[in-house]
Formats: sequence, C-alpha cells, structure tokens
Amino acid sequence: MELSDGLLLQVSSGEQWCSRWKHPVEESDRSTSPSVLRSVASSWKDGLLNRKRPFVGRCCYSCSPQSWEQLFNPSIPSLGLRNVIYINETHTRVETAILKSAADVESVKPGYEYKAVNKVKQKARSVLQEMVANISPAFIRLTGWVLLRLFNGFFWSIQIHKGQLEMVKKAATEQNVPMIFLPVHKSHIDYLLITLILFCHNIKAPHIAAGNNLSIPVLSVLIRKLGGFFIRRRMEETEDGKKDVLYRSLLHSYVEELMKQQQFLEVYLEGTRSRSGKPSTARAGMLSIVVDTLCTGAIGDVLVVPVGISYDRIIEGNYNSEQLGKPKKNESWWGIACGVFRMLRKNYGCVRVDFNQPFSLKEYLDTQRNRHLPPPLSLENTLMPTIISEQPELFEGQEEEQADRELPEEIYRRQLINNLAKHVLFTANKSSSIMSTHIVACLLLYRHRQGVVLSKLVEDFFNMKEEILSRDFDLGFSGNSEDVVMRALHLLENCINVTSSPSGNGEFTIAPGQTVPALFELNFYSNCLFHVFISDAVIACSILSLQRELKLESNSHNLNEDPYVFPLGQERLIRKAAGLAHFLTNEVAVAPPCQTIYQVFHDAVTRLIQYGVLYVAEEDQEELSPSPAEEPWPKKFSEPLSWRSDEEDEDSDFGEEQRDRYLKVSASAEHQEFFLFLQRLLSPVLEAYSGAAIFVHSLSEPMSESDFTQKLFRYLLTRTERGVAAYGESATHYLVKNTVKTFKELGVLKERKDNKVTTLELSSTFIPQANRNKLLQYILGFSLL
Ligand SMILES: CCCCCCCCCCCCCCCCCC(=O)SCCNC(=O)CCNC(=O)[C@H](O)C(C)(C)COP(=O)(O)OP(=O)(O)OC[C@H]1O[C@@H](n2cnc3c(N)ncnc32)[C@H](O)[C@@H]1OP(=O)(O)O
Ligand SMILES: O=P(O)(O)OC[C@H](O)CO
Repeated sequence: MELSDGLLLQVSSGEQWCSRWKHPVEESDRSTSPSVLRSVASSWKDGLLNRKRPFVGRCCYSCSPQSWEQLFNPSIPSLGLRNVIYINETHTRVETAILKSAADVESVKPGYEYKAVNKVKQKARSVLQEMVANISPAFIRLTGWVLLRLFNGFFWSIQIHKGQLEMVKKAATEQNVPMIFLPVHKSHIDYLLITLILFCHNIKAPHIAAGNNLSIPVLSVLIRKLGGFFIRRRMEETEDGKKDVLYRSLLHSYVEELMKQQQFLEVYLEGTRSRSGKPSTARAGMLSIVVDTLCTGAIGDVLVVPVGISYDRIIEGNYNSEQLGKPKKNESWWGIACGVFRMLRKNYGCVRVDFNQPFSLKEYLDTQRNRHLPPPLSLENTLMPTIISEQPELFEGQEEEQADRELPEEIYRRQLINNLAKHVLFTANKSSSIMSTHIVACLLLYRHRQGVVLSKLVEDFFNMKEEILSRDFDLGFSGNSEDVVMRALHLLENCINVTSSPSGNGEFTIAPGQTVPALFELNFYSNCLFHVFISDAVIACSILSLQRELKLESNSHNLNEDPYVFPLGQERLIRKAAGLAHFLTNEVAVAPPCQTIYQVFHDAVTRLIQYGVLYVAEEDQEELSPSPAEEPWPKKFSEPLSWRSDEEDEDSDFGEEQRDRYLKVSASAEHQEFFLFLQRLLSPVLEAYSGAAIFVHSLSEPMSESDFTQKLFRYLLTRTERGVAAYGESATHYLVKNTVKTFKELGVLKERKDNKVTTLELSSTFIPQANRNKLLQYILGFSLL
C-alpha cells in the first residue's frame, strides 16, 4: 500500500535525526529515558489504530449541494495518500490539447473598438506580449523531471490524497468546463507543486496568474512556458493614478479567452505569500473577472477548486527579515540561486497538498441569489457602540435601516464576489493539513514557554494531534509520535533551545528560543494551526472579559476572589465572543460567510461543555440577567459574520432553554490548563492591539501612515527587545500592519490622502482621552496580561 510505503520511508529517513537528538555524541551519557517514552508511545498505538482520519476537502453543502453530491463516492476517502516524489515518470502523458490551446492563446485579439488608434493597438500588443503565457508541455515535462529529483533531495515526502485527485481528474475529463484552482499561498514552491501534481496525474497544467515582480529577464520566458501569465499586482499603474482602462480590458479579455478555451486557471487570492502563517485577506479582482465571464454567458460554468498547502518548513525558512521591518528584496536571479543553494543544503520535511472537491460557480451564485445578502458592515458601526458604550443609539437606527435595504447592483456584486473569495480561502485554509512543526511550535510557545522535558512534549504532541483529528482537520504526517516530534525539533532547531534536564534524569528540556527571530519564526509555524482552536480561544478570552465585568457589576472588592466563580449567561458570552471575532477580523476568519457566527460559538461552547472545561450551572438564573448595556441585541450583528439566521431562530436546537443557560468554568487543574492554553493562543495578538491602543495616545498631530506604522513597530519591538512584552511575537510586522488597518476600520484613526500620501490622525471620537482608555480597556478585558 502506498500509504504504508510512504510511512516506512518517512520513519526511516527521520531516524537519523531521532538518534541524534536522543543520543547526541557529546551528551551520550545523558540520554533521555527511553522507558518513559516507550510507555507513552505504546499507549498511543491503540489510539492510532482506532482513530479514523477525516477526509478533508468536501465542498460546502450549504452553498453548492449538487456539487457536493457529484464527483464524490464513498470509496473516495479510502483511496489514501500518495507520495508524489515516487510517481513514476511513465504515469505522465503529454496533453496535446495544451499545445493547441497555447498556440491559440498567442493569437488573442483584444477588443478595443472604442480606441481604434494605431498607437494604442501597439501598446495593447506589447502589454499582451508581457502578459500572456505560452505553455510548452515538453518544457513542463522537462522541468517536472528536474523538480522531482530536486524535491526528492529536500523533502521527505510530498503527500496528496488520491481520492481528492480522483475528483479533480473526473471533473477535468467529464465536465467540459474550465476549472480554477485557488490555493493558499505559503511559499514560492506552491505553484511548482500544483503544476507538478496535476501534470503527473494527467490533468492539464493551469495558467497561473503571476505577479509581474517575477517578470525578470529569462525567468519570464521560462515562466510563460510553464503556464504563468503576468499580471500587475496593483491595477492602477498609470502615472496620473487613474484607472488603466486599456490594461483592465486586456486582462479581462485574456482571462475570458482562456476560459472560453476551457483552459484551467490558478490564482493566488491572497496576492502574496503569507507572512504570518495565517491566510492573508483575499483580493477579489481576478475572481471578479471569472465571475463576470460566467455572468455574461461567455462560458456555461466554471469549477472552483480551493487548494490547501502545508509545509513542515517553508523553503524560505522564515520571513524574519521582513517581520523585523526590513523591506522585501526584489526578485532576482541572485535571490533564486541563493534559494536553490539553501534548498540543497537542508531537508525541509514533509509537504501536503489538499485539493478540495470542485464546485460549480454557477450553482454557488444561484444559491446566493436566493439568499438575502446584507450590506457590508463596517467595523466602526459594528463595534463602536460596544467600546464607547455611551453612544449606542448613534449607530443603531442606521444599522436596522441598512440591513433590510436592497443593495444597489454594484455593491451587491462586490459583496457577492468578496464573500466567494472569503469562502474559498476559508475552505482552502481549513483543508490545509496540520504539520508536526506546527504542533511543536504551538506547544512550545503557548503551553510550555518556559521549557518542557522531551517525554512531556511528546505526550502533549500526541494529545494535540488527537484533538486536531477529532475536530476534522487532517494531519500532514504519520508514524510514531516520538519520531515525528524528533523530526519536528530538528526542523525547528534554529529557534529552539535544548538543554539537559536540571533534574539530572537524563532527559532533555526543550524550550522556545528567546531571541526575537526565534519567537517570530515559531509564531509563524504555530499560526498554521491558529484556525483549529480559534473559536474556542475566542470563547476562552471572552469568558475572561465577562468574568471581569461581572466582578465589577457585583461590586466585589475582593481582588483575590476566584474570577471563575461567577456563572456566565451563555447568550451574553456568545455576544462577547462575536464582538471579539469582529474586532479580530483582520487576524482570522472564524466562519465562512455562509455560516452564522452564533452557530460557530454555540458549537464552541457545546464542545467546551463536552470536554468538561465549562459546565452548566442551573442555579441563580433569575438573578443574573444580561447587562442592560448589551440589550437589546442589535440587528447589526445579524449578518454577514452573522449572529443567528432566521432558520436557526425557528430551529428547536436553539430553544430558549439552551439560550438562557448559565455556565461556569471547571476548576480542575487539567481543564484550567487547557483554558489557559486557549487564552495564550490569542495573547500575542491582544498584546499587539493593546500596545497599539497605548501608542495612539502619542498621536497628537497628523502623521503619514508609513511613519505611524514604523513608529508603532519600533515601539512594540523595543518592548520585546527589553523583555517588557509578555509575548515577544506581538511585535511582528504583520501584526503591526493589521492593528493599523483595524484601527482605521474601527474609526480610531482617520485617514486622508494627499498627493498619494496617506496621513493618519485621531478621529474626533478618540480625541478625548477617556475614549482611548475605553478602547484599551476593551482589549485588555480579553487579555491575560
Ligand atoms: C510536471 C510539471 C512541473 C513544472 C511545474 C512548474 C510550474 C511553474 C509555473 C510558473 C508560474 C510562476 C509564477 C506563479 C506565481 C503565482 C503567485 C503570485 O504571483 S501571487 C501575485 C499575483 N496574483 C494576485 O495578486 C491575484 C490576487 N489579486 C487580485 O486579484 C487583485 O485584485 C489584482 C492583482 C487583480 C488587482 O489588485 P488591486 O490593484 O489591489 O485592486 P483590487 O483588487 O482592489 O481591484 C481591482 C479591480 O478588480 C475588480 N474587483 C476587485 N474586487 C472586486 C469585487 N469584490 N467584486 C467585483 N469586482 C472587484 C474591480 O474592477 C477593481 O477595480 P475598481 O473598480 O475597484 O477600481
Ligand atoms: O510573497 P510576495 O509578495 O513576494 O509574492 C509572491 C508571489 O508569488 C509573486 O508574485
């Protein structure tokens, strides 16, 4: 069986690292206690044998029920994994259709009836020349041959699920429609892998929208032959800053033409590699072209395939230089050469690529038409009344009006496409497997920040892996947890500290490195599983905030009083969590646009009750009515990251009885530990945002956005460097940028654009210091700090 073959290979290739860690030459007399590890490991085996792996990547039943039925059959999940590295070259076959299509692509004629001027035509030709792909299957095959050999050298395995590929292949061969692959973007290796995997499975190579930063001499020719076509990463590139109508229409025509010829497309919605480990916000311009092409009837349908990609370790290693505020280096041959050299010197562990079930875009759009699409709500309108509670009525009437009103056509279209992009990215991220390095980094940062002995780390690794599987996320590794942890530690070796245990029992103690780059790097890998626990983490932090509020409301002056004694109204708790989820909108999506936020947090509370972390306290219900400040629940939370849908209101699952229940936090040490872990997961983010809330106090006069961002970054980094920050990773540059974005959307900062320079100043609401304090208190309320 291929899976077991793959496992054998991984375990054997990892063994050298395990033995190095277990028996380092210089410390052979202080080896770990194998008896401890053996006893832990043997108890896992039962779990491993019993646990069925989830099959990830089904499309959304709610948005595309017909697609959900199609292409899938019950035998698909059992097809198991395959290591791409070991695919025999004879499995590939030249797609003759690609040659023909590529030749046709060359002759695309742009439609510029309205600008029938020779000069413009000439310009159009040169733009097109710079843009278009020129696929050469022979060259792809040659590159594939080279890549397989290279990848064999620096990856332990490249895993794909055969069932997922089966569905994609069936769609590619049986349904005569174009397909669009929409992957998450983690590394420059992403697009190499996807073309390689598709080509190896006899699925035609996609045309890939490549940022024109990659258009460097010679490389651009190669990229075109491999399927890349170049797009501007920002549409506006005319000198006067106006819309470049010619460029837009050329791009539109080119993409439309590709789809008419039933070519496959690949678009990286984030438009950049993730610098945080979490998906970046989706940009919908390319997707809007696809949707328009379908809506104008130029094509009958498009199949959409979200793709998840996970690396044990990205080839780029880390983005520390950029996270430390240095500008990104432009792409160059020198950079590529250094990258290849780096690759050849190191092993990068395992990679997993998850192709989701293709779904019909037409079906998706039809389903949305039958749903009420609420207007886009600004963070300012949603959250300001909660933060500055004195003025709730300022926004409420406005909101009610807006939610019911029919959207103007253009706003409706934008909202529809934005939701599609968010949905796809959410799905692609959800299907991305969790790797061993992600778990180890997360455990070290948020469970054992002071260090942990190896046997305990292995035990916790096992528990977390089981927890992840039980939440229907898949893992990108298999085998004995002890070996897997050893390999992960090896891959993370430059950001961890290993010392022999002070207790002198021969065990090693592993701790996260305390340098700024080490913390940043671990944070990147840990963030790759942020989404697995996010709803529980938001609930855990909201409980903290609510407990503090209740304590104030009860006028308790006993500071030593256990904050967990107060029963919490479930409704009020979920409202709090909804607020925090909105506040963190630039950090993480807790739900796809088709799901209600109420459902997500209700599920999280139910899960925590099942775990015993929360329990239902029946008593005192009458006395603890929700705080008047939060009543009535305004319609503003209803959608899109919505509170509760109409259907749910009618659904008996969410009856009054459940809504009004009161909860308490378990006092058991084990539960408290898990609870603390959840709160710590969000701590770096909350520390960055509270740091920014403190920093805005110093904004006495307008400042350019870049200066403000830079100063805020320096402020947070100094806190980290001086050891003032509880979580040094709170100073990562991506968090700084997100806080500025959030504060603008929240209406804390007002922006003005003068001559292409964006200036920031405090909004009138936040000029009074009291309101800035309220913002800070709001954030700190959720925080452990
Ligand atoms: C065996 C084989 C082995 C061999 C294998 C080898 C294979 C190797 C292949 C080689 C490939 C090499 C390189 C590939 C690299 C891929 C990764 C990248 O480059 S990633 C980087 C490249 N990829 C990407 O960046 C893709 C993602 N980015 C995008 O799609 C961006 O939108 C953009 C880049 C197109 C423009 O960005 P921007 O200037 O910020 O503008 P906006 O977005 O704000 O809007 C622009 C306009 O779009 C419209 N519109 C927008 N939203 C909506 C909406 N919701 N509703 C409706 N319409 C919407 C609207 O018209 C709007 O204009 P306006 O009316 O507002 O004036
Ligand atoms: O992550 P970036 O911003 O360097 O962009 C990566 C893309 O693959 C190139 O356009």
